[in-house]
Amino acid sequence: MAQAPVIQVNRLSVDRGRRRVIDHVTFNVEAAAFVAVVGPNGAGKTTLLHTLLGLVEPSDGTVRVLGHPPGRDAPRIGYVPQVKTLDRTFPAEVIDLVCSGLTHAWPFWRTQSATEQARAALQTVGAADLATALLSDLSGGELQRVYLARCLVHEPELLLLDEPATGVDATGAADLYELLDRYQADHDATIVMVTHDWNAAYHHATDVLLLDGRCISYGPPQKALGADPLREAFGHVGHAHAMLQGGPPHD
Ligand SMILES: Nc1ncnc2c1ncn2[C@@H]1O[C@H](COP(=O)(O)OP(=O)(O)OP(=O)(O)O)[C@@H](O)[C@H]1O
Repeated sequence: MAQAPVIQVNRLSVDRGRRRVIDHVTFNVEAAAFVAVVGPNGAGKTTLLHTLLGLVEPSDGTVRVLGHPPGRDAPRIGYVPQVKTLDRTFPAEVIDLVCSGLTHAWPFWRTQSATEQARAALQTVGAADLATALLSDLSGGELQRVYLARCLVHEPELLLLDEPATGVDATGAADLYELLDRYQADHDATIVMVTHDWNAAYHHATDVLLLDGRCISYGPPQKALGADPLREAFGHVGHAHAMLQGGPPHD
């Protein structure tokens, strides 16, 4: 029997304040897909992730995540928030933040086994040396890695990532996408990643959702990031599109 889609979004609309920021969006994410969500600023990408997490209520339409309404299956889902919006003045160590991915609460004490798992996750993301650093002392890119470790520590089957490479240097970003590819292959995981990096979307995703309030395109990167849909979402795209496709400008 065919496996049910991991995410089912049907005619989803979301209003924020008096604005409709997501407008009748429909798509399914199949098991083991790697979906990149791309679109201009304010396109509703973060709002979409928040809706999948159950943090924002749909105004219309239906959403199912792992077969349930959003917000029911936290232990099976790993989430990396947009770190640029986070307050990191909280006086805590990196290892505590990573352990909170296991307990889904702030760990006032850590078991030996949780500490070992957290150290292993930090090692996986190339941040083993940060275990006892204070969150307030981290750079944006370091904090991003730590949040990825927190997301991976409980080995989720669905990863929801909001711009996970923001602030990470070029080599670090390449490592991060390789790491995601490897995690997905090893765990049969499904990944939904919001990104402004068209090249990462083009080369690592199985499908791209191009969003601008409504769904402009959805499908394999070569199609969803074609010149026409990109122009519709972003306006003039000549040089950027040439860079993406490795060919001459299509304008
Ligand atoms: N809590 C909120 N209350 C009211 N409006 C909001 C709220 N959060 C987001 N919005 C509005 O919803 C729209 C979509 O925002 P969202 O953060 O989802 O876009 P985005 O595509 O992730 O943008 P970016 O690429 O800039 O991160 C924006 O116009 C934003 O101002």
